[in-house]
Amino acid sequence: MPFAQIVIGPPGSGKSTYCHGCSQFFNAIGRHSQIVNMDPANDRLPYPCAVDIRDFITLEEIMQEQSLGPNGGLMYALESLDQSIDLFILQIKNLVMEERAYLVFDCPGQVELFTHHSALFHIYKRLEKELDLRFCVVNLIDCYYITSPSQYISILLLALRSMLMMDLPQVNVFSKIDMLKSYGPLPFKLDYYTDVQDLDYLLPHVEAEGTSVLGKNYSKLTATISEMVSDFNLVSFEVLAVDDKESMINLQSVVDKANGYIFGASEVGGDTVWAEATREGALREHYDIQERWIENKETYDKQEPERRQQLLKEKELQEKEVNVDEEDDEWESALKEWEEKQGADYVR
Ligand SMILES: Nc1nc2c(ncn2[C@@H]2O[C@H](COP(=O)(O)OP(=O)(O)OP(=O)(O)O)[C@@H](O)[C@H]2O)c(=O)[nH]1
Repeated sequence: MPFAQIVIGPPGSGKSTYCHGCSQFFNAIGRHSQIVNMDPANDRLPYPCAVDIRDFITLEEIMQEQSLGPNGGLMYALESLDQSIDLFILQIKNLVMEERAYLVFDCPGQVELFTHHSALFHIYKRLEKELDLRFCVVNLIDCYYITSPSQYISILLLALRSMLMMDLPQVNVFSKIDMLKSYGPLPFKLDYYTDVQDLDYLLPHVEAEGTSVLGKNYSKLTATISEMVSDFNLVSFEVLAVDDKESMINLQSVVDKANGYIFGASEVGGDTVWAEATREGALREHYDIQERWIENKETYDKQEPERRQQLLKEKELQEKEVNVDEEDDEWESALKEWEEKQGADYVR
């Protein structure tokens, strides 16, 4: 059974960097993966790409032929892919059936594609139906939006809308979390924002922001949106700094649960050790995001390798019961290799 991630998010939220990071990470843990570029405008891919939508259609051509601007051109390009969709699906089929690859789809940043435009949605639904692909949407949002209460509420609405529209398991992620501390103090702990706790506490901060000429009406609108998001009770967030192993491990274990990968795909992906550790819940221990990214960020940044050793020792003790000690060594050396590689490859 094939599995995949669909990586979405506003422009600049870190999608391509994340896809590149995924490819390196999966290599390190022994999972055979391939990346598919779904952005007809993206001609500078930082990762090796197995299937490129630009082989079927490019934004430049469409803009020229149809005299459209970049956004209209992109919508038109994805709609007109219908004509060559069979060939595109065949290429994806080869990856999942012949190569047995785990797929990562890097999508364009235009949010309307995930809130109300149906072109990409139809392509994924077809892949789901014809290839039995199990998807998880990974929705990256720049953590900068946490710093403004009104923008935070807007991105909650955006995340909720894409969850409802895509109709697939979705993991929302605050990306570039390593930058958050540098934006200044927050009125609440980081968990408040990731767990989307009682939004009523945030409303006085929205009023204090006073960014809108709409005044009281704006506050009322924000309060109504907050209430609606809370009523659905669907949105929450993980955090990610793409060159931080712990946050990558944490995120991938959440995604593996969301698309069902951990429930039986390890023999296909070739990463039995990882899947076993995720199933046991061994990888999500000791991860206090407030401490890691705000309170003691510098200490963690400096002492990361030592801390990791300590965590591994603790994990080893816990896992004596499940008897995966030998596999741990294998997993740890693969992670070390990945760590060495990422220093050279990641760009902040
Ligand atoms: N500090 C930090 N920077 C990051 C991280 N992830 C991505 N970036 C930077 O964010 C910028 C945008 O990243 P991209 O991967 O190009 O973002 P994108 O979402 O693919 O952008 P579009 O293709 O324009 O939609 C780049 O300069 C990345 O180096 C991260 O975890 N931490």
